[in-house]
Amino acid sequence: MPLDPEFAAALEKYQMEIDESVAERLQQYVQVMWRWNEQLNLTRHTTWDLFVSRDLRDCLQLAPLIQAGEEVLDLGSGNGVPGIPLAILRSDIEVSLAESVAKRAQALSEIINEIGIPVAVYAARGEDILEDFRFSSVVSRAVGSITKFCRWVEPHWVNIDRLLLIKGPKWVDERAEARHLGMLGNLDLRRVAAYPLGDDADSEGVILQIMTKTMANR
Ligand SMILES: C[S@@+](CC[C@H](N)C(=O)[O-])C[C@H]1O[C@@H](n2cnc3c(N)ncnc32)[C@H](O)[C@@H]1O
Repeated sequence: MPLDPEFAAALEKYQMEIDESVAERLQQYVQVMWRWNEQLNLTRHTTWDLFVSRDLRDCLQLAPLIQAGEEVLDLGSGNGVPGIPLAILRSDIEVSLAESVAKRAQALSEIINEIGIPVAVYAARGEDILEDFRFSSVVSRAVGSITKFCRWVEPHWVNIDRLLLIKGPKWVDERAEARHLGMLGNLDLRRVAAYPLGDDADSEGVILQIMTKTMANR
């Protein structure tokens, strides 16, 4: 399927070079997801410009941080970001999605079936899944504060190597709150990516890596 000219123009505008076959798969995901968005509230990013400058940009920053063979859980997947684009960009990793709202989880399963990628969907709260399954990386965007994630994950560090959280500029306040509440005492938090968001040169996106100090010192 040829690329929608608006998608191609947005990729060029934001200087993202992506293999044609990967771009076609991404386009298919977005088109199917936008169709579901008419019934369910999945995303407000309903133009190619917004998809590329916000969603795809985050996923392209996240993708190189994952190592080949990793088992990754996208916690609070909603519309599928970052999990689905990540699975499309990186066929050498295993991606699962956790979504607690049943209708959204069902839509995610249908989207995945339609585009034909091997991604598992759990219609459940991510922190509950971590009781029974192991993932090397838990990735997430726009689901909860650093404090919330630390609380969710605290009983399950044995089942996760690290969290990779995609955050906007408020991450500094969130880190201060988590520190104030003593949530980061045994944890190592690092900013592993920083990049401009959208057209606004002053607005920065970041990816935070959080792991236990024991794991960080290995
Ligand atoms: C604001 S949306 C973000 C969706 C997507 N990650 C993004 O960045 O566009 C948050 C989603 O996380 C889901 N959610 C919230 N807490 C969750 C949890 N503990 N486990 C699984 N899903 C959760 C919500 O139902 C919602 O669909």
